[in-house]
Amino acid sequence: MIEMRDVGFGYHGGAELLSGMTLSLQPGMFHFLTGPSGSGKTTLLRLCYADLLPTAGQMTALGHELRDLSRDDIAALRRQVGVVHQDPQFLDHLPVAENIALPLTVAGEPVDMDALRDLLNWVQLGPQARALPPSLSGGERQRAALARAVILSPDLVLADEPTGNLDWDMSMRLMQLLIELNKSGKTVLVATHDLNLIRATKAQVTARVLRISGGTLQLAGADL
Ligand SMILES: Nc1ncnc2c1ncn2[C@@H]1O[C@H](COP(=O)(O)OP(=O)(O)OP(=O)(O)O)[C@@H](O)[C@H]1O
Repeated sequence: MIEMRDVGFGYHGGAELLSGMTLSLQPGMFHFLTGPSGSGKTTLLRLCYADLLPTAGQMTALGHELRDLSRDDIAALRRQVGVVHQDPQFLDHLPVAENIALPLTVAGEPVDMDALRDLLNWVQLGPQARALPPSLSGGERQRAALARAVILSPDLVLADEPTGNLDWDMSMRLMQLLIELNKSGKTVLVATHDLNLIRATKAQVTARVLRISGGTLQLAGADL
């Protein structure tokens, strides 16, 4: 799925922020990525969807060797990876339903209206289908972002601090959706510094916890 061998990365050719990272994301598994603010969680997620390329080591994502990706490879990879950003952006003049369907429309693919309705209901946004994004609450924005991230049926779902701005109830509601996705066979990787969130999720699903510490990646102990 995602394989890293001795991967390093530094911004703008500078000193390595991340180094010597060896990682294998296991298909169908729920993973957390944790570490203090500024440790490189977002950077590592960006490597996973080839938004950044490693400056050292070897890395493959869903069978694509990141070193020699063509434009077509990048497009193919991005289709297989759904990303929920920390602060998701929408086209504010388009209703929520159209925003969620955007990956399909951009790809020139038809929108199955029944499937779109099901997806909206799954993220509990049925009543907000025609609303404009600025009217959504923080939790609703994250759930809309999740729906948009999975509309192309990716194999891997990455979420970057998806609960960072949410209260506990809203956070757990979002985590339930990620757990459901995982139980349906998707590989999930959630970056968070919230250890309570990790513990509450681990009570419901088997999850591996990866921790960035000192610029490299470690598997966290069973206490987490
Ligand atoms: N585009 C960039 N150019 C240069 N430095 C960057 C860039 N993006 C991030 N950094 C730096 O890289 C380091 C890691 O940032 P990153 O956002 O990956 O950390 P993080 O663990 O996700 O942090 P947080 O939990 O606060 O979101 C920080 O020092 C940050 O300032």
